[in-house]
Order: sequence, then structure tokens, then C-alpha cells
Amino acid sequence: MTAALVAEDVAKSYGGVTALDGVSLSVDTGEVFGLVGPNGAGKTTLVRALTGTTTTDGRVSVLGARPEAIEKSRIGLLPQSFSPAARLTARELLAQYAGLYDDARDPDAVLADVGIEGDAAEQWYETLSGGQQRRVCVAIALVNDPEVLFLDEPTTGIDPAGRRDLWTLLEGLAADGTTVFLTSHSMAEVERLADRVGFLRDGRLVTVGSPRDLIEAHGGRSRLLVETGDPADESGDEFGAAGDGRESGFEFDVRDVDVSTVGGRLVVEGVGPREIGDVVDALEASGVRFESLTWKQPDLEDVYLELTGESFEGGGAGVDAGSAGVDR
Ligand SMILES: Nc1ncnc2c1ncn2[C@@H]1O[C@H](COP(=O)(O)OP(=O)(O)OP(=O)(O)O)[C@@H](O)[C@H]1O
Repeated sequence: MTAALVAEDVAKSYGGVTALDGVSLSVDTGEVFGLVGPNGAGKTTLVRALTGTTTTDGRVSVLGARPEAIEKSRIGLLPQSFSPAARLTARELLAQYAGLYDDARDPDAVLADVGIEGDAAEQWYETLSGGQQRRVCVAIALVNDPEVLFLDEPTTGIDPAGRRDLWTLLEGLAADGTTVFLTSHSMAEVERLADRVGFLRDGRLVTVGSPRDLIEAHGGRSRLLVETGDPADESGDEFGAAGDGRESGFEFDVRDVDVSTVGGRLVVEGVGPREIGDVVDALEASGVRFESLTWKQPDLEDVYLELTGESFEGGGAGVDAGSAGVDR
């Protein structure tokens, strides 16, 4: 497969601040590449390097050419901060941007794709809600039907239903062969959309891989989160990696589980779906009273926390796909 995007040893400093410190990567034609990393890691700077909107050291190529030399109609860019004319309606804005290209898509159809229809399409941009404004900005990036689409935190401010609609739209574009380079702080978004994910930290690409491979390598084991409602569990004390749970005071007749307390929860790691009942029995046999149980498979958020050195905090809040809660 041919590479749509190539970065070789790309570096950028702002005064004494190193934003990119020798980044090399290649994105195949038709691939969705997700770039994640903490605030200030250099994601926006890399998007700007790849789109030729800032100068850098190193080499960048987009569709086989330098980004500045590429026909603008072949590229779509949604910058992180983008403010189109405030006193044009969504329709007028789309028509304006469509007019920049010889062969643009129908503005109304693009607006409909991002969920802006009816009254919202006739309102001044400045009177739309933040999420509606972001949708219009996404539409502007799509109006030229680009071969390569750069989206810098596209769904920030968009409500959950709109976010999922946008994911479906992006999946459709990717299925039709559009190359997508996406930055996001939503691990759910990246896990769902990206074929490969790059983790950027302090201007360096620390790892790249498919969500599945990264979760396998860095996500840890599936775990059962036990809300005991017991303030003693707030201590964060490790119960130790007792394979049978004995050091925690529980008689776990379940092999290869690690028990600890994190963030006020009892965390039993290494619990597969079939062992949930055994662990519940063991908890009850040990006299542990609990308010709820949540089973959580490792996901990209766990990978992120591991790779950025942030501690796992029992993360039940991040549980969506692939988890089951048992309330008592
Ligand atoms: N125009 C600029 N002038 C000076 N410093 C800058 C400029 N743009 C970025 N930086 C610095 O470069 C570093 C990388 O910034 P960048 O915006 O690329 O990070 P990011 O990963 O996109 O962050 P976020 O997740 O907060 O959007 C930061 O330390 C930032 O302060």
C-alpha cells in the first residue's frame, strides 16, 4: 500500500520549547491514524507540520509531495481552533467554502451529514451552540471531498449522540478510501475509529500500533471493580499480589488474581467473565459487603494511562463497551 503521509525526523521548537523532537511516521492511503497524548505533547504541531501550516526541520510528504505543493482540494483540515465568519449562516459558510473549489460537494448535503439541518442551517454561525459550531467546522473540512482529512480534536464540545453520528460519518469516509489523520483526547473515539494509534509524549512518538495490539501489550488484565462503600478502602493500600487473595484477608479460591484497593474501590485484577461468580462467592465468604460490581476489560484508556505514567484509578467511569455492571 502506498503511503499517503510520511514524516521523517520532524522537529520543531518554539523558542526554548521543544514541541516535536524527531517524529517519524507513515500513514497508508485509506488508513485512519489516531494521534493521542497529553496536553502540550505536540499533536497540533504535528498536524500543522503535516499540512504545511508551520515550518519544521525534517521531511514531510503528503500524497507524495511537499504539503505546500499539494492541490488544496485534495486535503481537508479541521484545525483545533477555527473561527469562520461569525455573521454568516451555516449554509452561507458552506457555500462560501464550496466556492473555493472547482468540484465541491453540495453544501446542504454536507451540512446534513454533520446533523445541521432546518433552522440551524439558517442561523448566524455566532448564534449556534458550541457543539453546532464544531459540526459546521467539520462540514467545512469535508466540503471539498478530500483524499486526506486532518481532524484536530473534531468532536470537542459535540454531544454524545452527535459524536456517535460523526463517528459513523468518518467510518463511512474511511470505508470509501479517505485517509484520516485524527487527534483526540477521547480514547473511545480513537479506539473505535483508528486502524493505528500513535502516542505522543514530550514531542516524541513513544509507540504506534493497532488499538488491539496496544491494549494487549499495555492495557493490563480484565478486572472486577468492587464498590465496598468502606472508607477503609480509601487508603490506597496494596493488598499485595496474592494469587489467592490470602494476603488481603480474603479466601480467594480463584487463581492468578491480584487484589488491591485503588481510589476507594477494591480492584480484583485478572478476572475473566467466567471467574466473576467465583470472586463474588469469595467476597461473600470473606464477609466483604459491597454496593456494586463492575467488570471492565482493558481498553485504550488503560493503555494511555500506562504509557503516560498516570496511575490507574479504578476507572469505572470510563466503562462502556464490553463491561457489565452488577448492582446489589
Ligand atoms: N505558536 C506557539 N508559540 C509558542 N509555543 C507553542 C506554539 N504552539 C505550540 N507551542 C508549544 O508547543 C508545545 C506543543 O503544543 P501543541 O499545541 O502541539 O500540543 P498538543 O499536544 O496539541 O496539546 P493539546 O492537547 O493541549 O491541544 C507546547 O509546549 C506549546 O506550548
